[in-house]
Amino acid sequence: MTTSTPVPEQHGATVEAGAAPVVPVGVLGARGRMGTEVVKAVTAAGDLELVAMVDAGDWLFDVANAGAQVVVDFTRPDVVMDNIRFCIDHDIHCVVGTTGFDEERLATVAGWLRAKPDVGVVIAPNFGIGAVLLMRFAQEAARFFPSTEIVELHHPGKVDAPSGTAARTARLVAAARDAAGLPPSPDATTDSLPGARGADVDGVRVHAVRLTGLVAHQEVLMGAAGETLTLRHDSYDRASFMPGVLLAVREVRRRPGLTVGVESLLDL
Ligand SMILES: NC(=O)C1=CN([C@@H]2O[C@H](COP(=O)(O)OP(=O)(O)OC[C@H]3O[C@@H](n4cnc5c(N)ncnc54)[C@H](OP(=O)(O)O)[C@@H]3O)[C@@H](O)[C@H]2O)C=CC1
Ligand SMILES: O=C(O)C1=N[C@H](C(=O)O)C[C@H](O)C1
Repeated sequence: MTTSTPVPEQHGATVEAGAAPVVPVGVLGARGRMGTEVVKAVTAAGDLELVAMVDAGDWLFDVANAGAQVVVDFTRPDVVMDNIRFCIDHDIHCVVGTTGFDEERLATVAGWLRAKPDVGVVIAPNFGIGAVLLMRFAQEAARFFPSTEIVELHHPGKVDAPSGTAARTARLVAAARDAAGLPPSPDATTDSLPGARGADVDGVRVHAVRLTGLVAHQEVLMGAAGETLTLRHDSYDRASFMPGVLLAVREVRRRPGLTVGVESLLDL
């Protein structure tokens, strides 16, 4: 039973007696496009407390000194591995939205975690619920269509291409196609300019558009004789990622080891 008597809590916050203690959270990449949004969302959440904001040039030890139990990382593919290593070494759980994770990187993180069996790391290329559902729907549909290609469209400030979401979607679709015994998507191209047919991710073509005015969008195009199926997801605002980020922040301490994607957190 909860009472209305306030009791002192760490980091200056107070909680109602009997209520779960607030979770101290640090944000890496805190001044970036996503970091700014995460700082707002954590600040607004009654069960979380923002204790550290770290950006390029700041001291990473601030998150440990501030007592963060969970760190959220939205930085850059070239620095994220060092950040995760630091957090695991300091027994801090991690929620990672930064892209650039292939199987080799994921295996490296899993290896670090073996030495810290109580620490949890969630790495998700996309925290948007609609984007996660699109990936699942594409996986389900893939076996019915001889052809699949992916188009991802983003704001021009994005440094990586193709997007982490598109790369993961392509890998999932490719695995579903393989499992169904489908041959490669038909393609007679013998003469093309470099890049015209997009990147090849496990045999699935992925095309990247960078356009002022866009935020984050993806289309999965599937074709069979006489019909096509187009699955499309649009993030018009970075607020769309916040329910997934907050869910992962709340869940990560209960999920030791490496969790890839938020599907399992959503019971998908
Ligand atoms: N999983 C998901 O749902 C989503 C993932 N993303 C991914 O998140 C990442 C960040 O995206 P976005 O916010 O748009 O990028 P931004 O460039 O806007 O933000 C990244 C921030 O991290 C800072 N930074 C660089 N190095 C460090 C470091 N060592 N420690 C702490 N901060 C550092 C950058 O500083 P500086 O600019 O000075 O380098 C910048 O302020 C990308 O990989 C993107 O693809 C984006 C949206 C959703
Ligand atoms: O950089 C972005 O903006 C985004 N990055 C992620 C990705 O690369 O998949 C997620 C989303 O597409 C927005």
